[in-house]
Amino acid sequence: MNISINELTKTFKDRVAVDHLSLSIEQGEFFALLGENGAGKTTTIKLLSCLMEPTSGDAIMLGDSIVNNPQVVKKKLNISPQETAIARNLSVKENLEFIARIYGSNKKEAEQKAKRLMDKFGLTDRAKSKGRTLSGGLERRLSIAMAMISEPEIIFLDEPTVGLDVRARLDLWQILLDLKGQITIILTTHYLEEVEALADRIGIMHKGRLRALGTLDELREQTGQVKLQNIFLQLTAEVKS
Ligand SMILES: Nc1ncnc2c1ncn2[C@@H]1O[C@H](COP(=O)(O)OP(=O)(O)OP(=O)(O)O)[C@@H](O)[C@H]1O
Repeated sequence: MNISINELTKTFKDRVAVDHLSLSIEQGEFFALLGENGAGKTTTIKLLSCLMEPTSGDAIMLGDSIVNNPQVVKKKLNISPQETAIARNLSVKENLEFIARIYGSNKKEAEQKAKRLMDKFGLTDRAKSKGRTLSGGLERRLSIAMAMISEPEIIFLDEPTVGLDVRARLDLWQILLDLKGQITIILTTHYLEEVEALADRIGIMHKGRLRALGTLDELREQTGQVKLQNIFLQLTAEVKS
């Protein structure tokens, strides 16, 4: 088992952002975490990627605890955050090489890694373009390529296609489909068609808690709904007393 989350909880003062979350994610799985604004998705990603400490509970990531061994866990994963962190005055190639050097590659290795990732992410013909000149779609592709430099076993993608036009979104989906199975991918998104196109399994959060978990077919069966939009609305509806 790849990721085992056990009663993970994060509170900010009296606000519970993640509330006793428990679930497991298998190696190589493409897992989509859904939920309304404020449901706790980004906080969950920050906890699992050791950017934030849980208030209680734990998660075992490839055998190591985020509470006891965060430094070890960090080496196994990477994140492409909502706000991409590309250097605007460096070129595509320089951004990738810079990150590779940070992770300890020598100059030659960094060049090789940058080349390989530019090929994989369709960035080769923009190698010399400065970060600030990239379209939203290319910026996002570069951000994910940068996260792949460290050869993580788990990658977190926090709303990777926000603001992208239809073609840029479809191009990114294709890249993600090509990655599928090679690495564990945890995606948060508000685009349900993205989830239908990409995800093996879906977790739906509501107010910090896990409301539902399963494949699309399992969620269909559970709710009696066909469209993911209707499944989502049903599962995140407030229970009226
Ligand atoms: N640093 C913080 N300090 C205080 N409250 C926070 C902090 N970060 C998140 N929260 C609160 O925790 C809850 C969960 O937020 P989170 O960003 O994890 O939700 P989300 O599901 O990612 O939402 P969105 O879809 O809008 O990105 C929200 O009520 C939010 O206001």
